[in-house]
Amino acid sequence: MAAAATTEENHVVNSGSESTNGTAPRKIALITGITGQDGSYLTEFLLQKGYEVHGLIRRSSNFNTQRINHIYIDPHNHSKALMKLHYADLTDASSLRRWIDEIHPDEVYNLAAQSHVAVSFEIPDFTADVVATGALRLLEAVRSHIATTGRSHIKYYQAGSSEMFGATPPPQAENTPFHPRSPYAVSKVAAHWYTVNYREAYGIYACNGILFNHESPRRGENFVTRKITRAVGRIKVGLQSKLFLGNLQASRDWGFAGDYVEAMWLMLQQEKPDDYVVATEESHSVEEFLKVSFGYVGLKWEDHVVIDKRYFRPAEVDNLKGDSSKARKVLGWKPKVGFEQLVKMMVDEDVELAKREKVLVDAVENTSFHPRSPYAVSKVAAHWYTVNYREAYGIYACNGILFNHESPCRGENFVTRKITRAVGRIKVGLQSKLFLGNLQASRDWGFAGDYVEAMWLMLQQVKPDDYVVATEESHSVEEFLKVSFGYVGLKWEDHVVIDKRYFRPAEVDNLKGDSSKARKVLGWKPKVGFEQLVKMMVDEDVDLA
Ligand SMILES: Nc1nc2c(ncn2[C@@H]2O[C@H](COP(=O)(O)OP(=O)(O)O[C@H]3O[C@H](CO)[C@@H](O)[C@H](O)[C@@H]3O)[C@@H](O)[C@H]2O)c(=O)[nH]1
Repeated sequence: MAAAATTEENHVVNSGSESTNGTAPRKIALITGITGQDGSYLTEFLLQKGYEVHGLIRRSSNFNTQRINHIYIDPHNHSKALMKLHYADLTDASSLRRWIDEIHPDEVYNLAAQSHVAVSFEIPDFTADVVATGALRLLEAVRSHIATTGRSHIKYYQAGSSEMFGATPPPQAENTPFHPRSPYAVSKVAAHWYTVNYREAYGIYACNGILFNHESPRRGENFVTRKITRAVGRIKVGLQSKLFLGNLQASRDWGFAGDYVEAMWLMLQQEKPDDYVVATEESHSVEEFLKVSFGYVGLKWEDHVVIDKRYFRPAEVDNLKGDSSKARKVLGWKPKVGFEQLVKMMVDEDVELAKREKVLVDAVENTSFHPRSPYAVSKVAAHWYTVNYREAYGIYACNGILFNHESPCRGENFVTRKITRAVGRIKVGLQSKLFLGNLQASRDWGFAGDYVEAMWLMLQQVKPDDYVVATEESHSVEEFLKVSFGYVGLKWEDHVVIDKRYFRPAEVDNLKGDSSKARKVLGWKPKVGFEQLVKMMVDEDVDLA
């Protein structure tokens, strides 16, 4: 697997334009939104053209560099690492100015956005701050950089959107009036005019690319095309049966994102800055997309699609179809991938992805049982009764295969609580010895409070199923002793006495769950880690003691 792209210790080399062959200096591009679909294709495109590419990325608690991990090379490898990442944010003007001053880009591509139209109705202020004011902040950073350095050759690309045309009927060209229909689209109109204004007011080389919808296998999964092709793949391999969608009559001019990034670059290679519509000039409804994608793998979309009002928008854009004759004429650009080819490319990738998911799910489900106590044998029986009633009577019945889950409410004769109760009592002088059995047994210990959420989630799914719930970490009883005694400044070896009575006739040596199915399907994950759990229990038991 590719190493996760990171900006740690990623110091920018500002001499920048070192040439490859000692002749032309390397051009430097700066991209906001580099981790998105367009950012990843544009980076590949520019690297191929010999650019050094700098990307601004947002700090996020989740990894957000999946689309560019395959291009990432450790910055310590100076000659090969031509893509560099830096933390910044369109809502933080100082970070934008700082990186422009440090990187000295020749071209700046503003692709970052809160780009989901429906979501913009739910977070309108944030959308305006990032999409509209964010573009203004970046333009202002470019303007003041030029004013202080005199680097007036710097070029700026603004990612505009066909959503700006909104309610205006097709075909839509550069001179078609805007009638935006969402906070997202209104913000894009503002960004468009800021760009024109900075071009006219300060003579900055600034272009608006008015791109119609552009899709790919890298499209986010909550945009309608990818939502559909992901579902087609999962339905095909039996991982899903229903797909919930909103308005199927909306029509869009859908092209391939890989084609569209070339148009962005071409705009910045012209003599004069200008604005361009980029589109395939064909429009298809969501229903047509469904027909082609389901039909391609031999399925009927009508058997799977359920209309859900939640996905309808407060104000819809009914029909978008671009007139890109100016881009075709002036830039010499045209799309290479047609509608059917695009749909098939996305379905092919998503069927493969679903097959890989299936292997994972099967591996988890197929771990065979080998119970080692009457209790465990009885649990196996209960498991199969549940499966049997589900299969025989169609009852919505689920098995939660929960790994050990502990808390301050745990019974005092389970090993974790037995230990933390003893730690508390030893600490305050009420006890001196703790008698235990096998210290080498390892368990996957989570927090019970987290696990009950998984139980509930299982019953909220479309179909009943069985799920492993686990932290995916295993620790021995001895490790539990170390952490719990150590936490209050005690040495466990001074207190623990091994007592043969606590050994079991047949031991389960090691349990460590693979809960990837629950994480993927239920969206569940544990919140409390091992050390945090131990400390929580010890804290309570010291107080109790
Ligand atoms: N997302 C989504 N859309 C649905 C669904 N069901 C129907 N649709 C309809 O499918 C159409 C396309 O929706 P999206 O794929 O979310 O894209 P978009 O709203 O057209 O916006 C995209 O294209 C713009 C360019 O015109 C971009 O500017 C924007 O950022 C985004 O990429 C809309 O009319 C929407 O109502 C659904 O379940 N989810």
